[in-house]
Amino acid sequence: MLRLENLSFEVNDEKGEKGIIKDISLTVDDGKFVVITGPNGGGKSTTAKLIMGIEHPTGGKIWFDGEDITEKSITDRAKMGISFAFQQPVRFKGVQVIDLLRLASGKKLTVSEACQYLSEVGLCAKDYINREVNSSLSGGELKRIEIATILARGAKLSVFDEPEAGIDLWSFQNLIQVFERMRQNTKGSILIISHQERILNIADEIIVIADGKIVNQGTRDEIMPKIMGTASAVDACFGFLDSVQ
Ligand SMILES: Nc1ncnc2c1ncn2[C@@H]1O[C@H](COP(=O)(O)OP(=O)(O)OP(=O)(O)O)[C@@H](O)[C@H]1O
Repeated sequence: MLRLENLSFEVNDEKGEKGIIKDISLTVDDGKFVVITGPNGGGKSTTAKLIMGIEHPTGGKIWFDGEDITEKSITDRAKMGISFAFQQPVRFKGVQVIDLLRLASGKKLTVSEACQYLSEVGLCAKDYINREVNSSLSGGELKRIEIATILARGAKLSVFDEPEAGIDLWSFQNLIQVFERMRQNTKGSILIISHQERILNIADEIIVIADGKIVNQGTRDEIMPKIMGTASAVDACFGFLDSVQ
C-alpha cells in the first residue's frame, strides 16, 4: 500500500517560494487501479515524481508497505517494487527490445515469453524483439515498449504518467485493453495519471488534483458524474475551485 501523508513540494523561482504540491494526503490500496486527473499544471506529474524519488518533498511523508520511504533513493524504491513509466520514455543506445524486457523481468525470458509482452501492448512481436531501443523508434512505439517492460516487471506498484501521450487513436483502443487486462490480472496496484475519459472509466478510484491540492476524490461512480457534468475534467476542476473561493 502506498500512502502520501501531508505531502508538500515548494520551489524557489524568481518570484520567491512557490508551492507546487500543497499538503496532499492519499492512499493507494493493494490491488487498486487509481487514476489521478486534473488540469494542466495542477501538480500530477510532480506527485508521480515525488512517489518515485525523482523529486524530494519539502514537507510530509511517503509510506510504502508500512515503511517510510521519504528519504529513499529511486533505486531503493524500485527494488521495493515501485515502477514508473515516463511521459517521454527513455531511449537506450545499443540495447535491444528483448534485452530491455529481460532486464525489467529480472530473469532470462525466452523469446516467446518476451514476444507475449509485446503482443499485449499491440506490437507485432517479431518486428520489434530485436530492434535497438534508439531514435529509429517512434514515440508511440517507445511508449508501448515501455509499458511492455512494466508488464514484464510485474511490480507491486506501477505508476504511469499520461500513458496515452503520443499514441494514435487506433493504438489507444489497444492501450485501454492492456490496462483492463492489467487491472484484472495484476496482484499489485496501478496508479495512472491521465486526462482520458476511457481510462477514468476503468478506475476503481479517481483523485482530482488542481493547483497542487486534492480537490476531489472517491470511487469512479462518485467522481465521474461530477467530472462529466461539465464539458471536461479540466472544467470540472476549475468549477470546483470557483465554488470554494
Ligand atoms: N522544479 C520546478 N520548478 C519550478 N516549477 C515547477 C517545478 N516542477 C513543477 N513546476 C511547476 O509546477 C506546476 C505543476 O507541474 P506538473 O508537471 O506537476 O503538472 P501536471 O498536473 O502534471 O500538468 P500536465 O497535465 O500539463 O502534465 C507547473 O506549473 C510546473 O511548471
